Amino acid sequence: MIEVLGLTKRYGRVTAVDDLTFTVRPGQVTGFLGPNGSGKSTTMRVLLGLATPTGGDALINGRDYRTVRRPLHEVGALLDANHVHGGRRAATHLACLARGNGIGQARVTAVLDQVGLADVARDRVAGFSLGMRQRLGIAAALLGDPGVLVFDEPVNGLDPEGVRWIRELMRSLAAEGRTVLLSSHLMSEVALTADRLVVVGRGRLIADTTVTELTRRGSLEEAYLSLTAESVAHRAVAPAERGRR
Ligand SMILES: Nc1ncnc2c1ncn2[C@@H]1O[C@H](COP(=O)(O)OP(=O)(O)OP(=O)(O)O)[C@@H](O)[C@H]1O
Repeated sequence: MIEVLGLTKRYGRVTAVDDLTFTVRPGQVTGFLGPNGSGKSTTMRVLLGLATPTGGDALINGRDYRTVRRPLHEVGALLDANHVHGGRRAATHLACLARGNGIGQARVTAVLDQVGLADVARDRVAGFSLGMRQRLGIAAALLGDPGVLVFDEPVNGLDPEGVRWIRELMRSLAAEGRTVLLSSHLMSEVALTADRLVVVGRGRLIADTTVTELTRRGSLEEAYLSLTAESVAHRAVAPAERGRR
């Protein structure tokens, strides 16, 4: 379970997250939605101990990440697929992570198989496409067989087969009773993948609901756009409007 409790994070004068509270429960995929700059990545970074909160808490199974004894066994995360050093081979990258966390080589082989990278396990990451890097990041997240999974834009760069694979993976991880938090801007994909939705705007909670509830009257995209209309920080001028200027 993930609990975000009155979380605030400021960077100088910018309030990235503003007194945010929500819970992500096991057995479901929870979509984490919001316009660019609304504080999703910051919330995930605090949750994973990569940023210190200004106020409030972000807890994994009731604990602050920094006090979790075996982090990879508690929570797996994909935040930035380009984070891996390009000179590393995929298998070596995972083997290093595994060794540091008391995980055996058999598990490295298993997750490489699971994400479809077994054939390129000995290749250097520098030659990987974005989609392959996403798969490698997901393999790293799964390495410790954690009960909580956090994915920031996991379908970025994936081809249609990869997008479907991610969708089925998320659904199966939730069906196994895991807690899955998934941020994405692809509403059609979220509608197919998530059960619940947490929507934020300008660092604040806008909605904490189910996909079924939000799509009662139309598409998720329509519902989302109307919910977040006031929270969009960077809006382009529409072509018709531009002509009138
Ligand atoms: N390290 C940082 N230093 C200063 N400001 C930051 C930092 N990280 C995030 N911010 C600011 O905090 C706000 C929230 O950013 P964040 O990346 O969390 O949003 P997001 O919802 O993940 O956006 P996106 O959908 O574009 O990824 C933005 O105004 C951003 O510029």
